[in-house]
Amino acid sequence: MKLICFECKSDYSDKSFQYQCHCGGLFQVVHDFKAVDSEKLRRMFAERLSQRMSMHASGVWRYKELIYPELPEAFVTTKYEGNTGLYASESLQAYTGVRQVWLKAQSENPSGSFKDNGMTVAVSHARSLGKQKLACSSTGNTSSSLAMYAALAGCKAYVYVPERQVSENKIKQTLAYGAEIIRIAGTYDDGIRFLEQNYEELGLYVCNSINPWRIEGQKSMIYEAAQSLNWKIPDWIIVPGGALSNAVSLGKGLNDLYMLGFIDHLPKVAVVQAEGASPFHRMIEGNHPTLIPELQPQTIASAMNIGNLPSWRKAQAMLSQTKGVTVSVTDEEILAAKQLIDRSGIGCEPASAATVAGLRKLTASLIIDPDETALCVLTGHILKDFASFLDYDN
Ligand SMILES: Cc1ncc(COP(=O)(O)O)c(C=O)c1O
Ligand SMILES: N[C@@H](CCOP(=O)(O)O)C(=O)O
Repeated sequence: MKLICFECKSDYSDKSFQYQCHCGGLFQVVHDFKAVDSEKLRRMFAERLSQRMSMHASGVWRYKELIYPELPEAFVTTKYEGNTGLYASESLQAYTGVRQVWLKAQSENPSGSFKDNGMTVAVSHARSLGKQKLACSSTGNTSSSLAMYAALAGCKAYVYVPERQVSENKIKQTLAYGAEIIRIAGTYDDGIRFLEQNYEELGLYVCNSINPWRIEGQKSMIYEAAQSLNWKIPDWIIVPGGALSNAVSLGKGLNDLYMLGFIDHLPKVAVVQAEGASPFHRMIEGNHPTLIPELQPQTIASAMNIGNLPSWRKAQAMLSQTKGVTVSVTDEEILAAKQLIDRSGIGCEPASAATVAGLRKLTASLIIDPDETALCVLTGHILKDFASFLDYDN
């Protein structure tokens, strides 16, 4: 296992842990799967499904051999995260227009969002380095997840949260777990820049998705979904696009499954952004060579109020590898999809509903064929963000 710069490929495995290479690139964990016996792993992963209250009962640590094989078990900080539901829904099938649609409810994680899959690994890594002060910039879900795992690990969490345009439910949840909250006048993007520049001086271990261990944990989402479907992968996987950790970790997980022979082809990926916060979609659609940050991101899906996405290069590489696409949806389209997801009994927060809205739009424009199958990732719990409730039709 190595830690390599995604841009210039410099090897940082033997250096002290940091977030950016001298060239400005982010890091990536690179595994050597040559010696891995895929058949043996497949059997082991199936056996672990019946375990209870052991580390391997976690939907992340069940796959430890593919995520962080070298980590001594004593450092693992787990709340048996993952193990989230995969639902087929007839009403959403009709709404999105594809032959079959599954919803992967990452909202069922212990802190109520997909972040837990990555945070359990980042916090376990931090403990292995003896770090006590853990930090993040957040619109509320990363902070809730970090605060929960930091409390479990006996560490202190420091979270930088925008003063405006965040769900106060998430901030209260973060506070309740005992984190220290620093409200900032800017956005998530300002918080990330601050941490990038000051983490060393402040002695902070940063748990945002610029941390490659977050990505290693989050890739387990697609391992778990593929295992539930007996390793038959749908034609399309649809993820929301904010800071792009879903997109990047999905690409990495798919690549692992393909290289190990667990799946026989790579599915196509669609990244859905909210129209008011869609710099990545605009870059891909306009064929621009670099990301032009959105200085004032604005969407009712407050979790995606992000304009300067640190991981855009990794996400761009994932899209070309999977022959994927991007799309943007309006707040109205997000809310219409959310109402249907909620009324189907599954439920989610607005940012998650962007996936279903995006799938509907891509099917209507025939980019996705009605005869294809799709899996939409629902990222956050229905109780996380009430911004949209009052607008429901009856
Ligand atoms: C509930 C929810 N959905 C979607 C997103 C966007 O996902 P990503 O940042 O991985 O692109 C976020 C924030 O990151 C979120 O909290
Ligand atoms: N919606 C996110 C934004 C943070 O993204 P991250 O991938 O850097 O953790 C949040 O919940 O804060």
